[in-house]
Amino acid sequence: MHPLVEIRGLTAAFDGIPALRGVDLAIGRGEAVALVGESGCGKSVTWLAALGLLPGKAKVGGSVRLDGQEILHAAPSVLDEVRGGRVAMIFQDPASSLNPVHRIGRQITEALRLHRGMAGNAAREEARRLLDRVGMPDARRRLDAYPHELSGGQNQRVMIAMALAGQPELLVADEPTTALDVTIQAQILELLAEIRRDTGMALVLISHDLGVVAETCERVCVMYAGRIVEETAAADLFAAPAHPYAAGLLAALPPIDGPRRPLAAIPGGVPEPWAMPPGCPFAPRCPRHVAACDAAPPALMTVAPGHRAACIRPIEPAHNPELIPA
Ligand SMILES: Nc1ncnc2c1ncn2[C@@H]1O[C@H](COP(=O)(O)OP(=O)(O)OP(=O)(O)O)[C@@H](O)[C@H]1O
Repeated sequence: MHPLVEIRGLTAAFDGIPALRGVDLAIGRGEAVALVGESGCGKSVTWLAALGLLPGKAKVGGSVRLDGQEILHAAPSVLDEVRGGRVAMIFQDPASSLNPVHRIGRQITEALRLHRGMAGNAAREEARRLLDRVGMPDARRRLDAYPHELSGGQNQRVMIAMALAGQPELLVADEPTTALDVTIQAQILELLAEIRRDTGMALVLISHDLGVVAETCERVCVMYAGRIVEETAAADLFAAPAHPYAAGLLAALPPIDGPRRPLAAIPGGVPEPWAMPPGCPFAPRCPRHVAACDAAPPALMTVAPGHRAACIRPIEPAHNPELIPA
């Protein structure tokens, strides 16, 4: 059986400068997968490219299959059915995705008309049900509110309700909680997890924050400089990261309990897309760097069952202090 979404060799370039350099990623039905990495590594562009949402100047290549059907560069009629329908996307700043001059109810009923052919009272009743579903207090009255009359967290709930209007098989949530304060963040993540359990939809959570990911996702894909560099079960990544970049991201997390210690940061920054080193793009920052790392960019290789890393010197579990028995 096909995975729900299968992305292969996805590339994207802006004015000849590559932003994605061959992304391979598969999402199973009902699966929750996190896409993590520092700012600018290509997390958002991966999904914008996959769904044909990049501006015309972007040059996109590779393959994106939805349930076995190629959708990259598909006809507009096919993409219209996919976007907001089978695959929905929500973004960091709901205020910029909602139309400020239309009432919330109208925006949700419009999504219902487009994707489910609903109209009139049936659409309005379904919009109310969806607002209820996303935990909007006093949903019926809120149908008549404008986005500026709601809080950031409430607007994000509206965005989720609009995404659910198309009964998506996959929801891509791009930093959905970054603009929200911590308690609201936790509520929105719990809501996404709950909806996923109820509907069986798959979830891709794009985040630069590994802490956010741990609770919500089963599998994690770590991106660096336009490629996936590590892919494994979330629990495995936290217990035994194989790629030195993933290990660095984890070391930069503040401890959950115990005394605060200075954050271990990864020295340097992501290489500029026009100045990529010839070998591994992480080599200039890598504590495990050897001369062979500069030869060619490493491919994703299996380091343990279900665990892949693009590194010629992956960290072995035995070298991971967390796994050494006391
Ligand atoms: N419309 C665009 N025109 C030119 N370059 C772009 C455009 N959109 C994205 N890029 C470039 O593509 C690269 C990847 O950007 P992307 O937004 O996917 O990063 P990200 O990992 O999602 O980071 P962030 O967390 O900051 O959103 C960056 O170098 C960015 O500058």
